Amino acid sequence: MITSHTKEAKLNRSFSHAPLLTATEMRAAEQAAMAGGGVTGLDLMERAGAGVVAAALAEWPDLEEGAQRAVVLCGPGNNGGDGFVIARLLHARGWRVDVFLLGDAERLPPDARHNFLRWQEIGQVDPLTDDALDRFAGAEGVALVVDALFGTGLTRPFLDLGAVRGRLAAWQAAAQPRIVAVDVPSGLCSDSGRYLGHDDSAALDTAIKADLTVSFHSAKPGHYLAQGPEGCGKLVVCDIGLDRAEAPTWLAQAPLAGRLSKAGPSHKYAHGHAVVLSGPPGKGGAARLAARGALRVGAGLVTVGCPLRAVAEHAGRLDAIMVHGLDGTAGLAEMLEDMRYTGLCLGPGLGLGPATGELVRTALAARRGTVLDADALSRFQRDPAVLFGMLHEACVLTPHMGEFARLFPDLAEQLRAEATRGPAFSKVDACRAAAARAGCVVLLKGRDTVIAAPDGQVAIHAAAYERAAPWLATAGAGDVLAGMICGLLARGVDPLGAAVTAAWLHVEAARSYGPGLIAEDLPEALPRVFRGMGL
Ligand SMILES: NC(=O)C1=CN([C@@H]2O[C@H](COP(=O)(O)OP(=O)(O)OC[C@H]3O[C@@H](n4cnc5c(N)ncnc54)[C@H](OP(=O)(O)O)[C@@H]3O)[C@@H](O)[C@H]2O)[C@@H](O)CC1
Ligand SMILES: [K+]
Repeated sequence: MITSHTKEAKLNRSFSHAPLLTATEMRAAEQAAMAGGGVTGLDLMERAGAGVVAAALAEWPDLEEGAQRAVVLCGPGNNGGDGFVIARLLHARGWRVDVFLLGDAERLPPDARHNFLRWQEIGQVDPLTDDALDRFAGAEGVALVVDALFGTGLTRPFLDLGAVRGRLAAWQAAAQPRIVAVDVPSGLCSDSGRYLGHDDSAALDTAIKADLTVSFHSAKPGHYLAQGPEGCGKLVVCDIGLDRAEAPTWLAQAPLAGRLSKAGPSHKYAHGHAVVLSGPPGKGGAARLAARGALRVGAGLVTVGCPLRAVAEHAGRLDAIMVHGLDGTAGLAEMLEDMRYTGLCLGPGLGLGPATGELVRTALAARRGTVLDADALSRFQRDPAVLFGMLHEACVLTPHMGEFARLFPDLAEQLRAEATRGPAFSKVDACRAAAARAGCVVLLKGRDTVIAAPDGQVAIHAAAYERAAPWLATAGAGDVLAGMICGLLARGVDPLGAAVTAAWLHVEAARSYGPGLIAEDLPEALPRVFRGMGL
């Protein structure tokens, strides 16, 4: 676990962020608090239960009106313990509450057992069987179902509970009670956002999906990765009084405005000079998109470097962006002798031929901040070790999942394999291992973009919940992202900071533009995003 003050300070300079705790880290935070003597497990469970009730009532104010009816499904661990607290607190508000237990009450862990016994002083607990669920699946007037079956302790698929899932799904469709999940929707692995025992693509058809998920202390990676956001519905994190914990995995949030400001020296060279390499004539659109991204993100100057025969095409399409005809790799090497070129971007539309490999080699030898994307990655599919041998710490790789699989086939295979045990192998695990192997920052694109540095720091940047940006799934959007990272590198931002900041701005630009967005619009939406940040 990274706890070094220096590392946190470095992150703090780049962007705001919130730690995301794995199940193991969450348990450690709880143990540390209890060992400190200031709090007991029962205190934490009580706060957790109260937090769920408060969040549900805040989300659905109509639940405050009159006596309501709830069904609470409790599991065999402390997630179930939270469920017994919730049942008691709802009962205290005058609700009618039916409680079901999956598993053996004698084997509940101590705090959960304590709350089970307290509930038994109030009402009965029925075993969670198919019959019991059938009795409720069509029941009138159930306003709220509390899913407290499994939380961070999910170790294996609960296939025997297919019946629960099926009935909840039917229930959701028919009677439409609100479903609030305690910590995570049961079956979802809180480290990976994957439903254990399911094919990832079909999991959401059969899984427990919540309308609201209430987690404790800090969000978990699984709330943002893979199926997490769809499974959770909406996410609320409630404070249960634990100290802020350090963690190597973070949720990327808004970049610090000061970081992007152009206040200070007004000379254009003070903000760096980005170079985007382009492929042959007719294939230059991707490079132009990247170049526009680099310019709008604030690089002082941007040049498209292209084969001599592509100069006319680019010159006809570009104004503020310069065009530099290159005579092969020798031309690039010569150009890069000028140290005023501070950031490079290779890949978009570059082509998969041998020339691309040579351009990458030459660019990396110049040791500038360098983004490698698209063809610059795929070109090394046959022997990724050749690429890894040339990379340096100022590089950022920006693969989508397909390109990632070409460079890191073993990691992609692990991610593709069905998740059968919790905690499951996650996109964070895969990206962290890839960054360590490559020796540079790796940004693995997706709705759940994961950005890993070789020292183990990982930022998740999720276009989910209130930051969903479905219009971003459009041709060329990735080229603009690569260009934006390049522009920030050119401006002197560190590779991790550049990747995280660009990922955030990219989604924000898409959100600010909205429906109908195409890749060309992304750079043009940046000024509005910057104004919104107070720049
Ligand atoms: N940490 C904190 O600070 C706080 C934690 N809090 C709450 O505690 C929750 C974590 O509790 P937890 O560790 O007891 O785990 P939980 O998810 O209840 O399940 C474990 C049980 O399920 C079993 N089991 C697993 N998979 C199974 C399967 N497929 N099918 C059947 N059984 C299966 C597993 O069995 P085992 O693997 O041991 O054989 C074990 O018996 C957390 O999510 C939060 O809600 C709050 O109170 C606030 C403070
Ligand atoms: K749960």
